Amino acid sequence: MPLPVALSLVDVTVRYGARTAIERVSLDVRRGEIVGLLGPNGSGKSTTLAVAAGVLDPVCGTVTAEGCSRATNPAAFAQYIGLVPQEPAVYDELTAVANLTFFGQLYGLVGHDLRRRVTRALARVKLTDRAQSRVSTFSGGMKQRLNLAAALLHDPPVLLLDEPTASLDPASRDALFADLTRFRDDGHAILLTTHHMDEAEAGCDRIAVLEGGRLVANGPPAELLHTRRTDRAVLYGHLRTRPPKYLERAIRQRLSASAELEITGRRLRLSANTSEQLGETLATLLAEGIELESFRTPAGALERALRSDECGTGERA
Ligand SMILES: Nc1ncnc2c1ncn2[C@@H]1O[C@H](COP(=O)(O)OP(=O)(O)OP(=O)(O)O)[C@@H](O)[C@H]1O
Repeated sequence: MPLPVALSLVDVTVRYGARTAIERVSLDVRRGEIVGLLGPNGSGKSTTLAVAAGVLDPVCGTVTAEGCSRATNPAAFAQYIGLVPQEPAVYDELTAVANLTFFGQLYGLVGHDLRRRVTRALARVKLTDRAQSRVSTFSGGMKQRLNLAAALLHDPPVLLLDEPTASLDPASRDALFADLTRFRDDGHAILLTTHHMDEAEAGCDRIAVLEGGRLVANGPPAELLHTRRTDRAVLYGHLRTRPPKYLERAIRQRLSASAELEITGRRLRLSANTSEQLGETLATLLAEGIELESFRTPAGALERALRSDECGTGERA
């Protein structure tokens, strides 16, 4: 029997002024489930996460957590949600314990209860032995895990993570997914955004795909594989430094129509219709001075299946 729905978005539309960022998005996340929200730059992933977290108000539609409406009872709703922002919000000059104590106080926790929760949250992300270390001595992966611990302090059933792997190396990414899998098995409902289909295919129970602010697919990876087929050439890279926005825009303008470039933090995803076009696209990037620390081509079948020019015309959510 499926576990209960912990987070529910029904017909949610969000606008920034005149611009519609997401339109009539409906999405449930159950306890014991990791859902990956995928889509190209600007498709509405962060907006969906922000409205699910109660950080943004929808112009229409409803958002509920554990049956509690964000619109009618925002304080109770907030108790059910743990949000992990993309950039670690932790303070370098403080120890891990001091950081979590600070965030716990912001949630209104005090005394013995606060100390107990801090200890438990550190244990849950496997940072107990670094409790008294300054965060400035932590790796990127450890900072991300501490960020996660901060979101777990009030023990929310729903965890929302915005591009949690954007700045992580492969080993830290695997460690993070191992943490998330344990939390899922403990009964949390997890919604995360990612650009990386092979990561979603390996680590998520269900994948929801956004395009142009609309949900165009929603299902288990194997099911999406069945309904969507394509053979685009794809490459993932790790950038030495993130290029400035103006350079990113200039490069996009120089790419061929079939090529897609997505940059999140220091991670890059390139795709094109053929491997020759992918090679040309990569050459354009390198000629513009973009430096890659490493790159790889994904083995994931879902990557090939989902990235179709007809994406959005297959089975709808
Ligand atoms: N503060 C804002 N003001 C105006 N428009 C915005 C704002 N934030 C986002 N948008 C627009 O809303 C749309 C969805 O943006 P959003 O950041 O949710 O997409 P995304 O899929 O998370 O993109 P990325 O992968 O680049 O982070 C885009 O067209 C974006 O330009």
